Amino acid sequence: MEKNLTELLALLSTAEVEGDKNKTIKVVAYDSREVVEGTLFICLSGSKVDGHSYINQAYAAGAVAVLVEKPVKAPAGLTVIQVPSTRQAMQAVVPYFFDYPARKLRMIGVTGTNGKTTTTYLIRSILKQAGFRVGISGTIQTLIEDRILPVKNTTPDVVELQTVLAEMVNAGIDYVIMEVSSHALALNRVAGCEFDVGVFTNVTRDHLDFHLTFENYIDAKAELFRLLGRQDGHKGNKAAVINIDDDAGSAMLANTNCRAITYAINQAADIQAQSIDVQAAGARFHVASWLGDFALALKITGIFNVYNVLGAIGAALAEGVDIKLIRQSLESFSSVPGRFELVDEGQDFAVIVDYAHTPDGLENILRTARQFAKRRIIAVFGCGGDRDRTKRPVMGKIAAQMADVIIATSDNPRSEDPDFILTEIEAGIKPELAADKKYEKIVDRRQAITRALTLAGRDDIVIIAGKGHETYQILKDQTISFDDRQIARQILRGLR
Ligand SMILES: CC(=O)N[C@H]1[C@@H](OP(=O)(O)OP(=O)(O)OC[C@H]2O[C@@H](n3ccc(=O)[nH]c3=O)[C@H](O)[C@@H]2O)O[C@H](CO)[C@@H](O)[C@@H]1O[C@H](C)C(=O)N[C@@H](C)C(=O)N[C@H](CCC(=O)O)C(=O)O
Ligand SMILES: Nc1ncnc2c1ncn2[C@@H]1O[C@H](COP(=O)(O)OP(=O)(O)OP(=O)(O)O)[C@@H](O)[C@H]1O
Ligand SMILES: N[C@H](CCC[C@H](N)C(=O)O)C(=O)O
Ligand SMILES: [Mg+2]
Repeated sequence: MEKNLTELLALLSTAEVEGDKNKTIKVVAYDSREVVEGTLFICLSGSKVDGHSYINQAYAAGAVAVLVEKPVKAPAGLTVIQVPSTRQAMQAVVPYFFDYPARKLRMIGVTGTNGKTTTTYLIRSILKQAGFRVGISGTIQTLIEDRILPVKNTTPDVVELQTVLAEMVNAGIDYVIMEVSSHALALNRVAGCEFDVGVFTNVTRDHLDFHLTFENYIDAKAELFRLLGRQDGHKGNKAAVINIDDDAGSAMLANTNCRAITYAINQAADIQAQSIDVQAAGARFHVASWLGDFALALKITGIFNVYNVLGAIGAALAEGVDIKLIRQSLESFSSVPGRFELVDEGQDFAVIVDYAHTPDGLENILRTARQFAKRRIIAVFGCGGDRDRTKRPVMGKIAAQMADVIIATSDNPRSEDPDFILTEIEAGIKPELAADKKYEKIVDRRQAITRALTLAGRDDIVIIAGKGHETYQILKDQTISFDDRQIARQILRGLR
């Protein structure tokens, strides 16, 4: 992929340029560490550091032009392009640089506080069953069919995202199913994505450190539906698939001006689940849709997964997939890594690793476990550092109300003091703790898991929440290898 700088400048009507405009741009990058010969280096005024202070490094590494949003001193020979907002300019330039890959793909975006990853994997399995070549972009990894690429964020920023979409086009992918986080919508990392289908799962408390108010958070999610309704003239047949049981569903509908497909359990909708029976081995229910009714016997469980399945059905029906294929694929779908993942070493109690890291996620997982718990529920969980602090006592309270033994521990403390995070969680636990319940605070996550598995007896359920598929623990000065599933397995073997 190569472009002449003059082509890129034609997209930036307000740019002031100093230096040679006739240059070949081979790469675009906003991180000086990724600059190579022929790069257009984009300076973002970040929340931690200022990209403008890396111009000399970028030049030394081979940058030929630099996009800035304030006056800078640049080495002679470097073309300097000043615009009012580099983030906005990047959103115009980068999709063009990659020849608008999203226009050659069907793009399905899934947004919501919880259920995005699960819903994207469900949709993938249906579209694969229907014979399509499918890519995924999301929290766990990027998938180009079965090829795995690592990811940093749930939704990558414009450069990584357009790079990956261009690769998807090269690989002959038909559908890209993308998790679209609220951060990505607020920062418009999804510029150039030109979604065909948007799915809304739910909104509950999270990320208030970034969005500041719950209203802003909801409005960030609604941006997916505003984007969907924008007539870009490149594609047709757009649809918004919306969970109307969620209070914010109406805000998503109000921002939708393409075809809307609603789904629900508690009320009539275009797709509704009825007669739900939740068992440990899976949920069974009846689906009523405008295209016909059918029964489903899933291998995944919990009411929350019934919602995820309804969202996936909505996206598949919007794309014209046959109901028979939808049924076949959903009934054989067994799991998503780190979501309600069972760790079985032949012990006489259940061990479940789950990615619940929000109050709603934790409540759902504990409620689901309670539906088939024969004895106690032992919950091990924590809250991330450098993330929304307001959820800490709320999650503490939920654990104290819904589990029998609560072990609070670290979950990616990042730059914060892990003990302080636990104190904030504890503030929610203590007032709710009934006399017959046990609570312990163990900073070291391995020790916390060991304690939980040692305490567990026949027919108990141990839930290790918050990290799911993650294979690391982010500490103040280092990131260490850490996989809840592997560690639980090791400890269980040791206990035998
Ligand atoms: C708050 C937030 O979203 N921050 C994102 C933002 O970082 P930032 O603006 O703070 O950037 P910065 O670190 O100050 O750096 C500024 C600029 O200097 C550049 N730089 C920096 C160092 C250097 O040596 N050279 C250099 O050029 C950086 O590349 C950047 O362009 O832009 C970066 C590049 O795109 C992102 O990696 C970063 O995500 C950080 C890592 C993050 O933790 N984000 C989380 C909160 C997030 O986005 N989460 C959502 C939601 C998850 C969910 O679903 O629950 C997600 O989509 O993952
Ligand atoms: N529809 C849902 N409603 C509420 N909770 C859910 C739902 N689906 C899953 N969960 C819970 O939330 C956890 C995370 O699920 P999932 O990874 O699918 O969500 P996500 O939206 O992708 O999360 P993230 O924002 O971290 O990317 C699960 O492990 C489960 O405990
Ligand atoms: N995508 C979410 C994941 C949180 C997972 C939890 N393990 C944590 O690190 O807080 C975030 O970045 O806020
Ligand atoms: Mg996710």
